[in-house]
Amino acid sequence: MEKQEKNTEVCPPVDLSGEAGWTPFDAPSLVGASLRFVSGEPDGNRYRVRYYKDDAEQLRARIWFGPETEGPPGHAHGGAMAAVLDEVLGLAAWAAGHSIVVGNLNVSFRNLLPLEQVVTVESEVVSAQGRKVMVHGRICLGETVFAEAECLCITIRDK
Ligand SMILES: CCCCC/C=C\C/C=C\C/C=C\C/C=C\CCCC(=O)SCCNC(=O)CCNC(=O)[C@H](O)C(C)(C)COP(=O)(O)OP(=O)(O)OC[C@H]1O[C@@H](n2cnc3c(N)ncnc32)[C@H](O)[C@@H]1OP(=O)(O)O
Repeated sequence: MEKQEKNTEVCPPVDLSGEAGWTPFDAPSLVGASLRFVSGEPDGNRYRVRYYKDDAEQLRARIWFGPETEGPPGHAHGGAMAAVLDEVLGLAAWAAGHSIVVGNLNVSFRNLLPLEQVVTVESEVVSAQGRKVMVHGRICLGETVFAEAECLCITIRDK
């Protein structure tokens, strides 16, 4: 069998700037530096991400799915999209003041997401009752929705 060459070239810089009315959001200062799976290589070939809050104080992310997130040829792996939704929607709950872990994440994949394209993740904290915080979100570009999710977050008990 022919051996596949691994492409080690680093992709060129991408524009992750936000929209009018968005302000940069410093995720590590809120939750520490542990969010490395999605955010850990800002110049690498996996994901590149930048966080914002919009004018309604909801968390937004601009994210680039690099070649190392590939699933179907030329497109993002579903698990790569789910990981992004796990991180962004969990972080949205933290940003709203809830100390949580994600208990349940329900993802619908709506359209194939082409690699090396900057897309937006929108989030909205829709309810908080007792220990349960529900966050909805989606990965989109304009009118096109690539994936949408409902995320049940559970506040962690004081140790
Ligand atoms: C323990 C680690 C702590 C880590 C956090 C510490 C510090 C964090 C600092 C910074 C955080 C950094 C980043 C945060 C931002 C994003 C993170 C990315 C998101 C993740 O990547 S995070 C990892 C993946 N995540 C897990 O690894 C969770 C594993 N899991 C558990 O840790 C437990 O499973 C837990 C805590 C979820 C519940 O356990 P528990 O014993 O505390 O509570 P209990 O089971 O009683 O549930 C209470 C009520 O929630 C309902 N409920 C629970 N689970 C449900 C489910 N799945 N579906 C429907 N309802 C559910 C029950 O039905 C009950 O409802 P009711 O009260 O009405 O009966």
